[in-house]
Amino acid sequence: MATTLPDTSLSLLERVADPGVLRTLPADRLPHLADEIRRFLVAKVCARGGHLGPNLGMVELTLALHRVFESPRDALVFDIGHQAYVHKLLTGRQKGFDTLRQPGGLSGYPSRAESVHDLVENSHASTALSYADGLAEARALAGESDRSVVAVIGDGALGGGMAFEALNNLGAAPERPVIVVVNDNGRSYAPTTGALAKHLSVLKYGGGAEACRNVFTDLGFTYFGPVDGHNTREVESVLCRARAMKRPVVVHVMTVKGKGHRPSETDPSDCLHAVGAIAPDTGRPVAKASGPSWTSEFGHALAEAAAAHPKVVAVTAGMLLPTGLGPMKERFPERVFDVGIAEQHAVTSAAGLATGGPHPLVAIYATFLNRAFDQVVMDVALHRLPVTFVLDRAGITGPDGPSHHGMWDLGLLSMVPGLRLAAPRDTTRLRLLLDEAVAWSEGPTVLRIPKSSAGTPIEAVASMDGVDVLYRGKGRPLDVLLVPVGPLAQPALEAAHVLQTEHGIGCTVADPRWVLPVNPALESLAARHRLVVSVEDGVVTGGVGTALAQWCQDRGVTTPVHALGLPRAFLAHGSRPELLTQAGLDAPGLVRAVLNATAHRDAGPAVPLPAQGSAR
Ligand SMILES: Cc1ncc(C[n+]2csc(CCOP(=O)(O)OP(=O)(O)O)c2C)c(N)n1
Ligand SMILES: CC(=O)[C@@H](O)[C@H](O)COP(=O)(O)O
Ligand SMILES: [Mg+2]
Repeated sequence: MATTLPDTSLSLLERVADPGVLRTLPADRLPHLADEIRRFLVAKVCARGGHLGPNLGMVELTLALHRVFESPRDALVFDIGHQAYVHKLLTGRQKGFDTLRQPGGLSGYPSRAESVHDLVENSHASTALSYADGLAEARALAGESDRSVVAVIGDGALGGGMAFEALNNLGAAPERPVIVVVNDNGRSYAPTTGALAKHLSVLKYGGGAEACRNVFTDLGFTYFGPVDGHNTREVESVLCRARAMKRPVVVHVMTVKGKGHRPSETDPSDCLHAVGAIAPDTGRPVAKASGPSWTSEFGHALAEAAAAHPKVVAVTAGMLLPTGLGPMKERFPERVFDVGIAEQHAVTSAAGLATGGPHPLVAIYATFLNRAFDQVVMDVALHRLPVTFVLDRAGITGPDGPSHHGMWDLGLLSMVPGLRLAAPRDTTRLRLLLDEAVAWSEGPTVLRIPKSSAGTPIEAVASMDGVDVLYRGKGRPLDVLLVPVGPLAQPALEAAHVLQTEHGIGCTVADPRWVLPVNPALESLAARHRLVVSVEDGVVTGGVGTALAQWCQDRGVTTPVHALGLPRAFLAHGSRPELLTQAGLDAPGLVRAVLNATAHRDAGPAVPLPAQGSAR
């Protein structure tokens, strides 16, 4: 490992090729290095997108971490990991930084495949302290307690339940010298909320442990703080003291989200937390959006639904604006509850709300509902409570990679008794289904929407008991029944057209809208076709297609069901369209799948569909 500064023709940052070199840098060069890193981050992230605000706040803190601790011998665990860009720059990934979050490029989060310095790839919040506790236990068992374990967690993530569970264990183990660095910038997306945020603020302004109650010392930690997180030497000195304690320590570091970049520092909604390509001087998006997003369409629809249904209230887990609750918050502020990054609490408090009379709507990213699955099953569904979940970012999301794709909800929720799940194919159906969901009082309902622009309405040509027939092939219309879930209706229609015109295969495209449990009307439709092909933007294992196959099998419908969806795999980051294409879920992929499935099948005589009903 290099330990001296190489070629002076390079910039200082380029010369800091690895943490060993950084540790030899004279302290008086650190401000210059920090400045170079900030300029590098602004240039690169503004050009291609990423987490700008969080990483600008982490520059000096990360420099200090890598100067005091010797990664990878010492462990640095970043919570969520969206704030680990500086860590990446200091561990040999400056050259590849232009590929950040690009297909085949650097991940936007730590990645074990990229570096021995990276430990936690999961971007779900509040896990770092638990990882650290386990790692410290492993070090103790190996007789290596002299190898430091450091968890870096934001003040937002610190409010998550797992973090408290870990604090409870870490504080009770004086022999396990875990160092918890709280990066307190006063924000999650929005300013942090709740009693913990208030307590951190008292510690921040109340003069540290000496002057007031301190939850960390009460739990058994040594507390150092508040520390100026933009003074590398001060942070270094405190981290050295923390390491020397050889016991559980909390280091409370004060930083500014977006530090050094005025558009980030002053952005009212989220300090340019996560951006696409933006103009560096204004922070405004470079490209014009291709149309309203599903999220914004949902937000407006919800405000209207809330006006029509006074019992409707909304719950968010620290992501009010990203889940589209802005319009409802504006119109009905007293009916919107933000519980912080606490999905399990969000779901069960919604169960409490429903028990007390309101109809709660929990707005949450599909991937983050994983964390509250037990709460959905046991606190909501077991009691048949009328809670509506709107899962944003359902299906492939794209640049945030494997722990952000919302690909598990269909498989998980297909098992929940009494739960009904709808997937709107367009915003017209979104409004209709949202109204149906908030009017349903017999148990939980779920709507799932993707991370994409909302597209144009797709009208039905017929309707049968809640199933919208979107396309009826000519000639032999009963070869294939295509059952797309939600917005995949569009590629399904394109595929049906190609199959008809280029291959003479007649397809019916049917959208059940409520996709779980299986709509019984699909049974008679399936019986009238030679093959059923379901298409879902979710893991195919246990999803809608397998539920439909099971339904047909249980009722003696012998039409084979070919379920298309995402593989039971962790999918790398990329662009949503590209990843859907790779999964074969675009029109050409569907055509190929149908041709392969029908290649050996005898296409017998067609049986006419029942007379057309009214389209919705
Ligand atoms: C379980 C979970 N819920 C929500 C999110 C979305 N999310 C990503 S970063 C973030 C804010 C984190 O705030 P903080 O921990 O204070 O870090 P900062 O961005 O301020 O550095 C949220 C809510 C997540 N990653 N994981
Ligand atoms: C790290 C994290 O969980 C979020 O910041 C996420 O990157 C945001 O995703 P969207 O851009 O889809 O809102
Ligand atoms: Mg924060």
